[in-house]
Amino acid sequence: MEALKQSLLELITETSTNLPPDVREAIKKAKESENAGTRAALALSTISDNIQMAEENISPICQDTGMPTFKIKVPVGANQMEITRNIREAIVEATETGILRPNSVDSLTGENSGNNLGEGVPVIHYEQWEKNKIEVRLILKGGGCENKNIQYSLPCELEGLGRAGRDLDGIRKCILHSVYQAQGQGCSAGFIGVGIGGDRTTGYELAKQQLFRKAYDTNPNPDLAKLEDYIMENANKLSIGTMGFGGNTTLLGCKVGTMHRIPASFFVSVAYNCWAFRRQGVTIDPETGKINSWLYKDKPQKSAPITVTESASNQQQASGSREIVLTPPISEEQIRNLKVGDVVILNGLIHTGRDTLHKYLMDHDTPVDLQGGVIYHCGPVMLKDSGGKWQVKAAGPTTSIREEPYQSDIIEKFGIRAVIGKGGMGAKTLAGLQKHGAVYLNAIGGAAQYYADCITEVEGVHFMEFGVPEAMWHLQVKNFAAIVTMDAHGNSLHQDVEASSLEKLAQFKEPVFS
Ligand SMILES: O=C(O)C[C@H](O)C(=O)O
Ligand code: SF4
Repeated sequence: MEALKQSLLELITETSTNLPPDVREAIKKAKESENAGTRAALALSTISDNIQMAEENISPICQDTGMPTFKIKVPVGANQMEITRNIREAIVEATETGILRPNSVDSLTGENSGNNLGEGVPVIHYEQWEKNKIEVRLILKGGGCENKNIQYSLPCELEGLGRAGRDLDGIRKCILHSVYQAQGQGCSAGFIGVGIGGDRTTGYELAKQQLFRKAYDTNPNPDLAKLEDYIMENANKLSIGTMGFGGNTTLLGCKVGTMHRIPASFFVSVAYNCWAFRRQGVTIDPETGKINSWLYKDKPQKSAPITVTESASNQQQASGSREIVLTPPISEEQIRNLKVGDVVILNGLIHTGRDTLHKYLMDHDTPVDLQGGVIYHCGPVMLKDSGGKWQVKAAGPTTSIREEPYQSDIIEKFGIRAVIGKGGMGAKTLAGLQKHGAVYLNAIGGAAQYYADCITEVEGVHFMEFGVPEAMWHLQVKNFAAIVTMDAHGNSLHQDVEASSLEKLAQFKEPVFS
C-alpha cells in the first residue's frame, strides 16, 4: 500500500484540474446550442478556455475546490483507517501545492484550519464489496451550487406550478422548480442529482449519489428514464441560460434515483452541481496501492441529451454592446454612463472582499482607501513563491447574493463605485447602486484560471487572520472583463431573467405524468 498516498494525490489533482470527458462534452454541446455573439455564448467560450487553461496549468478549474467527498468501496479485510490516514495526508499536500484551496472553516469561530482538515472534513463514505480491488470516487462540489440544493416535502405548493402531489407528476414539478430557483447562482448551466424518498438525510445522500453517474448513461428504471429525458428537454425552455444571462442551455444533466420512504414522509431532494462538475474515480490495487484504472476518462458513447429551443427573446445580445475601459478610482459620472449589457474592462487596483470582510466593515474602518474603488467578491487560491511573494493560483468570483444584507451600506460608507461578483444581487443593492452611483459587474463564475491570468500583481493583503479565501487581497489587474448586469439606473438583468423564467415555468403547470 506504499503507493496509496501518491495515487490519492493524483486523484485529487485530476479532479480539481481536469474535467472528465462526459462533462466537457455536455459543455461543448451547450456552446454549440447558443447563437454566436450572445452573452451565453461568450460565457461558455470563457468557460471552455478556462477548462483548457486549468488542464494545462495543472491548477484548479474553480477556486472553490469544495467539500472533498470520497465514496470508497473496499475488499473485505481492507484497512479503512489506513486509507483514511492516506486521504488526509494527500489532502494536506494538495492544499500546500495550491491544488486545493484551504476550505475547512470552524463553524463557530470562523477559523480556517489552513489544511482542509477539520471536524467532518473531508467526507469519506466506505462500503464493502466482494471484489479484490479498492474503488475511490471523489467529488469536489463548491459552495455556490451546494447552497442551491433544495429539498421538497410533498405535497406542496410551488410558485408558478401550483400543487405538487405525492406522485410522479408532483416529482416532475419539484425538479423543474429546483432548476428555476437556482437561477444562475449555482454557476449554471448545471447538473442535478435527484433523490426520491428516504428521510431528509438519506434523500440528500441519494441525490448526491446520482452525481456519480455518467452524464450520458440511461436510467435502468424506465419511468425514471422518461422523467430524466422530460426534464432535460423542458428545463432548458426556462431560458435562464449560462450564468443566468438568458440562453438556450440551463441544464446539462439530470439523474434521478429512488428509495423507499415511510408513509408520512415524501421527500424530493435535489443536489445542484455547477458546470465545474469535478468528479473523478479510480480503481486501486489493494496490495500495492497503485492506480489500475480511471473511471470517468472514457469518451462518451452517446451524444449529449441536450434539446434546445430557439427563443429569440432570450438571445441576449452581447455583440454590438459597448466596451468601456475603466481604471479606479472611478468617478460617479463614469458609472452613471454605464448600462446593463455594457462590457467593462478594468485595469488597475481592485480589492477582494467576501462574507467576513463585509460583516467586519459594517462597524469598522477599511485599511485602504476605497473611494471610487472596486470590490471583487472573490476568495482566491494563493501560494507564496520561494521569494516570499504571493502568486495567484485561481481567482474567479463568488456568489454575490450572500452580501445582500451589507452591500448597499458598504457602498455608501466607503464610496465604492463597482462590485464584481456572480449571480447578481437583490432589490436592496439595486436601490443602493442607483442612490449612490455604483454598478454591479458580473464575472463568469468558475472561470478561475481565466481571471487569475488577468491579475498582474498581488500588491498586498489585509486580514490574513480571516483565512486565505476571506482575506482582503489588493490586486493589480489588466484587461479584467465583466458585464454590467445591474446599473445605476435601476435596471437588473437578473431581475428580468428571474421574472421571465417564472412566466415560462407556468407553462409546465398541467399534469404530464398522471
Ligand atoms: O467560495 C467560492 O469561491 C465560490 C463559491 O463556490 C460560490 O459559488 O459562491
Ligand atoms: S464558483 Fe461556481 S463553478 Fe465554482 S464552485 Fe462555486 S458554483 Fe461551482
